[in-house]
Amino acid sequence: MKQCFVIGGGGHARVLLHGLRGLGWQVAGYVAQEPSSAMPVPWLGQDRCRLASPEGLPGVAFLGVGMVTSAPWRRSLIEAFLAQGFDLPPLITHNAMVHDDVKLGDGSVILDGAVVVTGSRLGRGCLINTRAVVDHDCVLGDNVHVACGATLSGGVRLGADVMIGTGANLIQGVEVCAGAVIGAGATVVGDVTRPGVYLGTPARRRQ
Ligand SMILES: CC(=O)SCCNC(=O)CCNC(=O)[C@H](O)C(C)(C)COP(=O)(O)OP(=O)(O)OC[C@H]1O[C@@H](n2cnc3c(N)ncnc32)[C@H](O)[C@@H]1OP(=O)(O)O
Repeated sequence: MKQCFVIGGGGHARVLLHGLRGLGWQVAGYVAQEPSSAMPVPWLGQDRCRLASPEGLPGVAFLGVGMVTSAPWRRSLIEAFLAQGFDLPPLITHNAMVHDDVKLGDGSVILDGAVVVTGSRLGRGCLINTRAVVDHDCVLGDNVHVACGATLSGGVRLGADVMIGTGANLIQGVEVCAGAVIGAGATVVGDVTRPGVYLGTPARRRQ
């Protein structure tokens, strides 16, 4: 049986456990700052400590750390595990739909009900959450989160560390710069060229 461990011990890590079981992975446990009584698998130690002494960990890890705002630190976490020699394959859960020519970077996760459409390219550590849509020819930098039910129309481009909130919508072809946060329910109808928090319909930068 394929053995792996999960990085992270919060709600997103538990979601990942379901996805991994559905795909036949045996999860040895998780690494996180501290143990969590909600996790049904063993705590294998603190993430940074286990990076320094990785003996006994399976060679394959999945990134189970969520993000609710722009979180560049998450990118360095991925890079640290890769640099230590762990394999962080992308994860597509059983009920997600990803067209076969889509490119996914290490550590990216596509959750149940999400759809990622032909021609799209996602960087490392992207999270396409439950029922989100990334339509054709989108380009996502590293460490982008498209939260539950959000929609990227065709040809959208997102820089690194972008957060797209739950239920937000981006029309075709818009570009969002690195580090921007699009609030839940916002509608983006033009390029976002300055980092910041964007809210409403049409989305405007919060002062
Ligand atoms: C499986 C999962 O759970 S994945 C997680 C998914 N999570 C998300 O999508 C979260 C997205 N985050 C948001 O939308 C957040 O509200 C943010 C980032 C836009 C703003 O967060 P904060 O900076 O903490 O703002 P805060 O909650 O203090 O609100 C400040 C003001 O903005 C308003 N506001 C907050 N979010 C929004 C929004 N999405 N749209 C419109 N107004 C908003 C608040 O009502 C408040 O208004 P007030 O000053 O008139 O009372």
